[in-house]
Amino acid sequence: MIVAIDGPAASGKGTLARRLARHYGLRHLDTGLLYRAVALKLIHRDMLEDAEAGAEEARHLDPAFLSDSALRSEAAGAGASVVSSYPQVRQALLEMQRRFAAEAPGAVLDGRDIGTVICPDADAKLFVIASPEERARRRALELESRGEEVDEAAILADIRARDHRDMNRATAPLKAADDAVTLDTTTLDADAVFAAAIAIIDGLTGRTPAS
Ligand SMILES: Nc1ncnc2c1ncn2[C@@H]1O[C@H](COP(=O)(O)OP(=O)(O)O)[C@@H](O)[C@H]1O
Ligand SMILES: Nc1ccn([C@@H]2O[C@H](COP(=O)(O)OP(=O)(O)O)[C@@H](O)[C@H]2O)c(=O)n1
Repeated sequence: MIVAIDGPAASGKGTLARRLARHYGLRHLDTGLLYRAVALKLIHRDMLEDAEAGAEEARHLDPAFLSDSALRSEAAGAGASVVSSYPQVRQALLEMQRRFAAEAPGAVLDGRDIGTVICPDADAKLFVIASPEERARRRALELESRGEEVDEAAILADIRARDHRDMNRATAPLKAADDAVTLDTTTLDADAVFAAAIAIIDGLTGRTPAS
């Protein structure tokens, strides 16, 4: 089974995808980390504007680098939103994501274009959203819990800028696939989102819920 989870920044995709993967015994790929990794490599080389260098980095990504905590920084996220608009970078990362999805026993992938481009035949597609204010609140709490200094207004501005870039780029823009189910999590906690997602996926795939 392949489950595609897409949606804007800090909507709760990763949290949900991890829990779904555990529940269904599937592998999980946070595809945002791939773009973050490419961005960080380019930032270190002071070459964030160089699409060809980005594609080269994407082709030679070391999977071990994906667990580097530096990828979680706001700078890496903002950089990812820049390099993800380069078609060469998206192309270089496409096959790797498809291979990951195709391997047994199946996978949950979360990102921006999983249901539309990477896995258009996924068994279930969820489009996870929340208001920009709620997403900024969640991201602020997350950064605070990591001991980082937080300016929630700046986070909200970054989220809005990222939404705009992600939704308006020419290649694989952020949007719900025609057959995706939209899950608005603005007023739902993570447990409620998980329960709603299970009900949707079990319904779509004809599974009987585990007792
Ligand atoms: N439904 C929810 N309600 C409140 N906080 C949530 C919810 N889902 C996730 N979070 C928290 O919000 C932050 C962003 O979630 P995350 O899963 O990383 O989002 P994304 O992968 O979409 O960027 C994390 O700190 C996470 O613990
Ligand atoms: N499948 C994907 C995943 C991420 N991305 C880009 O990578 C950036 C960072 O993604 P992320 O999922 O790690 O970001 P958050 O939602 O966690 O903030 C996004 O803003 C997108 O521009 C993408 O274009 N396609």
